Amino acid sequence: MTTTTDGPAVEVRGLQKRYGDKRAVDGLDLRVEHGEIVAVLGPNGAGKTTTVEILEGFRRADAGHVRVLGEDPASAGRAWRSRLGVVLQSTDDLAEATVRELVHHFATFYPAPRDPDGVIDAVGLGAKAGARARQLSGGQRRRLDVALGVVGDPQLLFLDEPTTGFDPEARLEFWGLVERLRDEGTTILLTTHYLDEAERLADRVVVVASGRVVAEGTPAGLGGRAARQARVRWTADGTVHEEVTDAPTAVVGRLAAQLGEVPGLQVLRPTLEDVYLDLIGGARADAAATAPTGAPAGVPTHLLEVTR
Ligand SMILES: Nc1ncnc2c1ncn2[C@@H]1O[C@H](COP(=O)(O)OP(=O)(O)OP(=O)(O)O)[C@@H](O)[C@H]1O
Repeated sequence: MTTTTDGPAVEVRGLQKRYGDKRAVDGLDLRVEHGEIVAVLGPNGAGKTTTVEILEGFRRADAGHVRVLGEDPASAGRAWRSRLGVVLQSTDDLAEATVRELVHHFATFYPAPRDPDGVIDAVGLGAKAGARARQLSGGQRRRLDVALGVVGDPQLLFLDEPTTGFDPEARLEFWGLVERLRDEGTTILLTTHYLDEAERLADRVVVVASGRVVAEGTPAGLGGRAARQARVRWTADGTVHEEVTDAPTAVVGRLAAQLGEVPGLQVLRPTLEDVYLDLIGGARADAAATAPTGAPAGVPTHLLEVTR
């Protein structure tokens, strides 16, 4: 069995995929190091699923260099596949089987699986182990999908919008599970529309629009987020005041010296969502070759509108 760990877990350069006239993926570059969690963000139709399906070996690229765990997914064999975990939403055919039966059955496909009962507990389905798949709620069903994706103890796990349909408590539990997998050395490529999920889990986020990467970085540093100006807001004489500043601590210190306890004090920094929407808006504007918005550099336009 090939167990190449030299080089990155995922290496993609110049990936292209068309559907008829539609360029779904248009020169995409991506690199995921071993042990990282990378979140791929992007609007509907950006090309995320197409890219992930090529990496999983389910779709053929038209052009570009693709290596996943050291091999080309288009020609890699069963040994390679057994090192991947793919969370599919395809247990419909198996709806009559119980959770326990399914997870134990999937474990037999892999050379060195995790303990199936331990996996069932880890995804929070211990109390439902005897239930049939068709009897599970949407969120419980998704946990079962995740259990089936991780029972093979994969080196690289693909999670495509894993917490869609989860209630808030289930999401928190699931995030804990993903963090434990990372701590155990699993490399994870995650696609999500939840920016709080990316912020909590990802070492790096990659923003895709119109089939190519428009930005990447740590959640804290994406799009120059860490360096963007803060807004200090407070209330005085019944009016909300606001100051945009590079040095919010100094502003707060000045206000405290003037006012003592500062009424309604808030220090607002751009959220990951602010930066993301800004990047996506920028990418759309570039694509449409429209005029710039006229916003000051580094300040998301919708934030200006809200706080004006
Ligand atoms: N099998 C297909 N045949 C034709 N066009 C397709 C096919 N699959 C995807 N597309 C098109 O390719 C583009 C990229 O789709 P893709 O599913 O990769 O995007 P996505 O980023 O995963 O979107 P979402 O966030 O909605 O899941 C879209 O315009 C989509 O309509």
